[in-house]
Amino acid sequence: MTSFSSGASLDALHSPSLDHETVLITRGNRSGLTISVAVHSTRLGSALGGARVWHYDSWLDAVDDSLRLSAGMTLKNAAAGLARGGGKSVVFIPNGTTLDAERKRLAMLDLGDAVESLGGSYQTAEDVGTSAADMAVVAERTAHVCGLPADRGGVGEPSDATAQGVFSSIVATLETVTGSPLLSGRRATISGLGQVGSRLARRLSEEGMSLIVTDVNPARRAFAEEIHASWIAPGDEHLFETDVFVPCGVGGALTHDVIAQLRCAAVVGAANNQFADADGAELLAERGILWAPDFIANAGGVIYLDMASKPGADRAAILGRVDDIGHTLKAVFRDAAARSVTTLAAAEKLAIDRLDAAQAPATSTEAAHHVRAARGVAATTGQFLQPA
Ligand SMILES: NC(=O)c1ccc[n+]([C@@H]2O[C@H](COP(=O)([O-])OP(=O)(O)OC[C@H]3O[C@@H](n4cnc5c(N)ncnc54)[C@H](O)[C@@H]3O)[C@@H](O)[C@H]2O)c1
Repeated sequence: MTSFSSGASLDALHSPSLDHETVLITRGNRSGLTISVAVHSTRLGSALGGARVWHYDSWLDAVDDSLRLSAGMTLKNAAAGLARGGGKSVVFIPNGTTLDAERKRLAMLDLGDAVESLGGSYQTAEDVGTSAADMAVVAERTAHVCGLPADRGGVGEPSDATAQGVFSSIVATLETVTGSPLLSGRRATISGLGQVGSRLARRLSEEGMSLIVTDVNPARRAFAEEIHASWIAPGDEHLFETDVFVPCGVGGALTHDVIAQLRCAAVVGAANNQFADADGAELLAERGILWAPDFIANAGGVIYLDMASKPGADRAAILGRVDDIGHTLKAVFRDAAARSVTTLAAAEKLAIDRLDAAQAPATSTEAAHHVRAARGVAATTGQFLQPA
């Protein structure tokens, strides 16, 4: 087991940042898989962020992903007003390797040990490639996990809340662009029909939007037909004229080429780390396309996990807080316009101001540098969270 703390040289690991508080890289002794648990910041509280099980070319890419994603969680949790720091864990599956159910279970036990070894500075949950059932396995080894199934006394998966927050973001963004919050008759293109994308697609369809959808998994075509959306093969979805482009797959979808070719008024999606390059936000702004910062728009899930895990959680209050994401976004859009900066810069400022307001050794300038440097770039049914 190898542990790196802030100040250790991560350059050798091709890290985008030296500013994480703790990075634990371990090879699980049951699964044999490399696991990276990155705690970017606990300035606002214990770190909260999901566990990703994903394929990469090398374990270094998986570590890089954990570093970027955990820094994004610092921004997300701060901007959402949560007393939570940023962390993330990634289980590396070598490309070409298939993880069967037994090895997945062993990997989750290994993850539980890794999380437990951090002594509560980081709490894990679901992310891409993991489910509430997986979190129940993690819970066999650590108490620092949330999002367990309801029949295990947990609060369940956060995707409903994430979809609800992205929906609220789409309404707020289109209202900013068009002056009207009405979705009926408008068009959306959704890339990625997984946990979040499918819930969102159903809801947008029910609201009368005309949808183009795609997924690298061809089996999702049946779902597209079920909600009367137009299915296209993945790869060219950004070439279609639409009101809002909605990335809901993995990160890095917004490459230079994609941004240059987009034919939409706005981009609002669930995917984390949507830009493939550091200048993505500037390029979108230059094209006059309004971008809803990912870590604001997709915060519904973490808001749900944080609030629902507390004793006496009030579902109506959680729902209200998730819906508030739309108001937060509008404030970000106003600030960006007033200061002639990108929406990314405005959203980062919102988060960094909250980090600065917390007791911390770092100065404002240092905090801004840490978060920006670490953020780097990438890599059911239609009813969402309902009041009881
Ligand atoms: N689940 C949550 O509550 C939550 C919260 C915050 C952020 N997010 C982010 O939202 C995104 C989606 O999360 P999810 O939980 O729905 O994941 P998921 O794994 O359930 O779904 C992702 C879907 O995207 C598809 N996909 C992957 N690459 C694609 C590509 N290049 N083009 C088209 N489709 C592609 C996959 O086949 C899958 O169907 C992820 O980036 C995740 O980090 C999710």
